Amino acid sequence: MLNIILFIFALIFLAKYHWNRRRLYYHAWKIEGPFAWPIIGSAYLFIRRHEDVYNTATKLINSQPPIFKLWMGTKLVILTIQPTHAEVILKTCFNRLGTKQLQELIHVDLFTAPVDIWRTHRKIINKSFNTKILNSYVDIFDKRARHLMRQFEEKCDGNYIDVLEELLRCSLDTACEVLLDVDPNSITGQARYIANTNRMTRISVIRGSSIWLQSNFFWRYSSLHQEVTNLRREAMDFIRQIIEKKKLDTGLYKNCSEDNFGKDKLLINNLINSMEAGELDESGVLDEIHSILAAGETAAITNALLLCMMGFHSNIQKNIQKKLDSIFGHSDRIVTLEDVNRMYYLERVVKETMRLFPPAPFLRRSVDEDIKLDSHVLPKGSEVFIPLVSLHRRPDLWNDPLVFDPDRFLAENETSRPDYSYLPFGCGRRNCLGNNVPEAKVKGPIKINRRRDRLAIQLGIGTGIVKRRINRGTSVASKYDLKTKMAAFAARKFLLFSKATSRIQFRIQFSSSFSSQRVSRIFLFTVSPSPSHTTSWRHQPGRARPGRKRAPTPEELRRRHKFLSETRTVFLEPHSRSH
Ligand code: HEM
Repeated sequence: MLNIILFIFALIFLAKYHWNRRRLYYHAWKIEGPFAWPIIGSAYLFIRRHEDVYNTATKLINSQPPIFKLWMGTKLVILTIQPTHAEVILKTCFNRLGTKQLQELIHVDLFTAPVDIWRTHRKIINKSFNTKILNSYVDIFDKRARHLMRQFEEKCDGNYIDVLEELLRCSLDTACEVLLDVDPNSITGQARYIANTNRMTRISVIRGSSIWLQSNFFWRYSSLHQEVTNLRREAMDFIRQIIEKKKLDTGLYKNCSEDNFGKDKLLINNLINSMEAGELDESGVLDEIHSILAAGETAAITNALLLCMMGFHSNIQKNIQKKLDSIFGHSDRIVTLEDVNRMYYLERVVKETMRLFPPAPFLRRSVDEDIKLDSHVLPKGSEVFIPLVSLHRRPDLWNDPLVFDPDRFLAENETSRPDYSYLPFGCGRRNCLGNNVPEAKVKGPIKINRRRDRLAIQLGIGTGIVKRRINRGTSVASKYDLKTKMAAFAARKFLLFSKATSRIQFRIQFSSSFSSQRVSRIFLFTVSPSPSHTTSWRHQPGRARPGRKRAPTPEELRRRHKFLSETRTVFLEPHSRSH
């Protein structure tokens, strides 16, 4: 009898649950999408290694109409790559739900906060990101960029170095100096902070792409959760150290002059003032600083991708050199804001890099009220994703989308494209804070980065030789495409390092004449498979490669051959004009 009663209660509960969601089902029913099973929905499509989830998603997006639905368990997710839809969504939705998982990593900050908290925080922080302030940092960018060059110079010396590591460090040091007003040399622990942040990003990707870890129950009991807690504690200690230093520092406000802007606008002062005024609590301040420092990762990755693109496209590299020479001649003077504003070509190259490889793979919003889109309605309670890689490669919006062509961003070409077809920084009131520069849509982070870009480019181009040692059978470009998925994560994993997993490494090599005069500098800017995968080695398996102490073992050979056989699909390269 009890069983029957329980059964009836369960039925009533289920009926009520589904009745309350009837609008959701009704509108979802009108949107196409892959087959969904009861309870798990279409989640079965993603039961695979987390490394493969993004690839699967990309293939799925390409096989579906521009707007389609996915039932992820009981959650309705709608994906759209229609610019008109993006416009409506970004103008009307301000909540990023689903960021609860991120909150585990960074707690409540601008990125993850629900709308009410976000409004207050953004209002406070916006004050520190106006054009006048950002422009006043150009000399600091110049200084940090020169430092970056020296690091490349010292560390390379005829060998390969991991450029992203240096770029990440440069990004963090620059942010410390311009936003927190601390001399990076006076603090310790940057390398550890970067490593921790990278690991946290990676864990968020693992969690996001693992079905089991979506559940808070499984997550809390996973070893990753414990790891994240420890990483976060260490990251916060690093930031606390900076704040303590600031409080003691008699040279407070040293980077801002009264003439340019108010002292209180400097981010750290702005946050400390807001804390004293009771608008933010201490953990809010720590979280905001952490997220803004961590956001520098996207900038570093963009720079690394830019270098990679220059490695692929020597003609573009030469053009950049020419344009920079027309601004600077042979002078090594400090870069001014006027110089930065004249780097039109470089800006187009950066834009094109972010078109093909947007550092943030998708924009995400939760739908708090029904939204009407053409013939569809996005029902309240659903979540909407705008996958940027797919939007930026839509063949009907971008001719030959896989061709790297900076001239797409010439003014005359831009007018023929619909608005909202290029969104590397998002859009609307919840757009990227680094983009908060009124002059032009994408100038914020680019401006922040430009000096570094230029240096990096100088590094790449010099007057030098660009050499591509790409294994003929293995298209780096194809790997690039296949792996250009979890943007930040993938860029790092694929391009540069992570020795355990990376199959192709992106490295820079300087010739020994590096430190001689600028004109005679020869940089070997090498985009190559990691040395263990080069053709010469592959074809002489019995012999050790030059520089290797021993010949590969049969097991190593087997793995490498497997790797090579997996990486044949050519994607980007055959379309590329500049090859
Ligand atoms: C190339 C560099 C960068 C790219 C491509 C990038 C991209 C993005 C994207 C796509 C978003 C989500 C926007 C949306 O949902 O509409 C975002 C948000 C954000 N970005 Fe960036 N970003 C970059 C650099 C930076 C930098 C340097 C900072 C720090 C100053 C920063 C701080 C933020 C913050 C705080 C948010 C959350 C904004 C909010 O929700 O109010 N970003 N970024």
